[in-house]
Amino acid sequence: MLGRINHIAIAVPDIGKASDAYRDTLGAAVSQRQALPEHGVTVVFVELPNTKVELLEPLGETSPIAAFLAKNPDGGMHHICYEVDDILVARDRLVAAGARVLGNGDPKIGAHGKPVLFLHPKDFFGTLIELEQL
Ligand SMILES: CC[C@H](C(=O)O)C(=O)SCCNC(=O)CCNC(=O)[C@H](O)C(C)(C)COP(=O)(O)OP(=O)(O)OC[C@H]1O[C@@H](n2cnc3c(N)ncnc32)[C@H](O)[C@@H]1OP(=O)(O)O
Ligand SMILES: [Co+2]
Repeated sequence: MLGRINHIAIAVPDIGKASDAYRDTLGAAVSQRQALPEHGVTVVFVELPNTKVELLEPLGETSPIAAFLAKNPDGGMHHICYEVDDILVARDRLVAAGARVLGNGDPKIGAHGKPVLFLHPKDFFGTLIELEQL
């Protein structure tokens, strides 16, 4: 079911500083920031030869990453995103296996304009998993 790793996400308190560090200190190609109010985050993508790093900063009062950053004020690894061929088939298979799909269970459109879902971190060894349809 799982395809490539589409991205590894890092929650950061200051996306400008994090972008500068990846571009200037680490010498990576860094995208412009993208506000995603429907997801409560501002994102930047670090383009790598084999995957991407997604830098996330809270956006708005109800950001889903606010509590994570309160616990990890310097930032931290937030989620891993795997690609799937068919997100609804993946969802139904996961729900049948007892996994919790976050939200109302329906995919939302993510930063790449593709349907995405999130799986509860407690069901996968303390790791928040995002699935993105190819
Ligand atoms: C889709 C746009 C973009 C893209 O790639 O296209 C993005 O990726 S947007 C990313 C931001 N959006 C989300 O993360 C949506 C899914 N996340 C959530 O719904 C919440 O973050 C949730 C429910 C995973 C956690 O919310 P919150 O921290 O407010 O709830 P709790 O404090 O009750 O946490 C429950 C429990 O889980 C632990 N936790 C929380 N976040 C993480 C994490 N990222 N990785 C691992 N564990 C996490 C938290 O510590 C609690 O554990 P406990 O032992 O009970 O304290
Ligand atoms: Co993501």
